Amino acid sequence: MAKPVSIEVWNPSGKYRVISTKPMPGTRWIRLLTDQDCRVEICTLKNTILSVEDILALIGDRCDGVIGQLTEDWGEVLFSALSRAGGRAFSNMAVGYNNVDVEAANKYGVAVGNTPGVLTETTAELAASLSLAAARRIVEADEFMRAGLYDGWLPNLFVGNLLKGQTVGVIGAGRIGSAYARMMVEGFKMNLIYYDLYQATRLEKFVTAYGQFLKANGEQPVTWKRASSMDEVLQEADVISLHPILDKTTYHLINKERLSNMKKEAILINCSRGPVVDEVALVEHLKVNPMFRVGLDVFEDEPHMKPGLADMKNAVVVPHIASASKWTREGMATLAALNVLGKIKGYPVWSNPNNVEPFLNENSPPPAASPSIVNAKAIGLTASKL
Ligand SMILES: NC(=O)C1=CN([C@@H]2O[C@H](COP(=O)(O)OP(=O)(O)OC[C@H]3O[C@@H](n4cnc5c(N)ncnc54)[C@H](O)[C@@H]3O)[C@@H](O)[C@H]2O)C=CC1
Ligand SMILES: O=C(O)C(=O)CO
Repeated sequence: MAKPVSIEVWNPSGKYRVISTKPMPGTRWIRLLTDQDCRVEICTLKNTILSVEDILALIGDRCDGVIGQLTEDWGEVLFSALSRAGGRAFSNMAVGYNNVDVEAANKYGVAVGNTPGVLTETTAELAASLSLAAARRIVEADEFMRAGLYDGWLPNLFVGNLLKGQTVGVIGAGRIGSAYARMMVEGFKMNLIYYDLYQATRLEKFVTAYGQFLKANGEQPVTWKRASSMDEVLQEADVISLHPILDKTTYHLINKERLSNMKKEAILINCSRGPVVDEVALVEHLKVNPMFRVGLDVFEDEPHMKPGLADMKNAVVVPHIASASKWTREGMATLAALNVLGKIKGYPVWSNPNNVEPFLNENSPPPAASPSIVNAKAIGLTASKL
């Protein structure tokens, strides 16, 4: 078993042993735990992705709770080890929890926390940034400048796509998808088409009201449409952004056939999870359709890219940084710590995980509740009455 070589300890005499598998931004999350009698151990191993063996060694013989990362494989082995060590609390420092086997956690009565809400706008802003970068060929143009190739303005230099009046397509109009849609509709006066299993009523109302505002001011109103199939979105939209969760229903949602249904000059953005897109098919599509552009924050085999992707000029690629604003990352750490603390202290679960603001206010103590536990019902946790 690999031995963790490097641990930072806070409040060594604390009663509850809480492990964070990575250093996380800010110090509030540490303070919130140590103030409540937790001994906090932060793994400072240099390897970016911890193996199951690394984490087993961290858990050891006694552990009350773990804050983990989306890069880790939280399944039967780790949950049984945590349970043997007396722990019943785990939280991902992420909203997505496709790296967690929730059934296995249920089996051992371990609560699984996640961090919704605090990263909605930050992630949507990165999706909007990638949309613009792809539409206006910003990365290609930047490389051109740095290479000293610019020798004067030309009518045909780096001509891209105008967004105004075009159609933005959103697949998965939940928290992040809806925030992105609003940015693109309001910011660039794009029309919206979306596909989700559920109706996005608030989003529809927003676009309707904004359309009325534009009309009243003598401008072309924006419109919205809820598509009855994903293919309708792919065929009609000029910019398509993917925001569903990753599960069996969304694995390779975008494949060779679906790519071929999209417009030849469309832009595809993925800030959800890599396996939502068949990346091999995407590379082939980019090769034969030079006007098709893509903006990717996530990859099928992270941290690797499929062969050929790095050579594609029509791809903008960034290393899974969509939630990487200081406020959001500190907030994610706080929510993850409070999920673990809440379970350890026997607090109820916050009744509305979409409203996590009360936990993020630095000037007042957080509510005595776990902000978001995804398997609360399955393991019989009660909901907060607050
Ligand atoms: N790149 C990054 O750094 C980040 C990525 N994410 C990813 O974004 C995902 C979404 O996050 P939220 O918006 O907060 O979650 P959410 O639960 O509010 O939204 C997900 C939406 O996807 C829809 N959906 C589920 N299955 C679908 C299907 N088969 N077809 C169409 N729609 C489907 C759901 O109905 C829901 O409206 C996370 O699960 C995570 O994987 C989240 C934050 C940052
Ligand atoms: O929260 C998530 O799901 C991420 O991907 C990282 O912010």
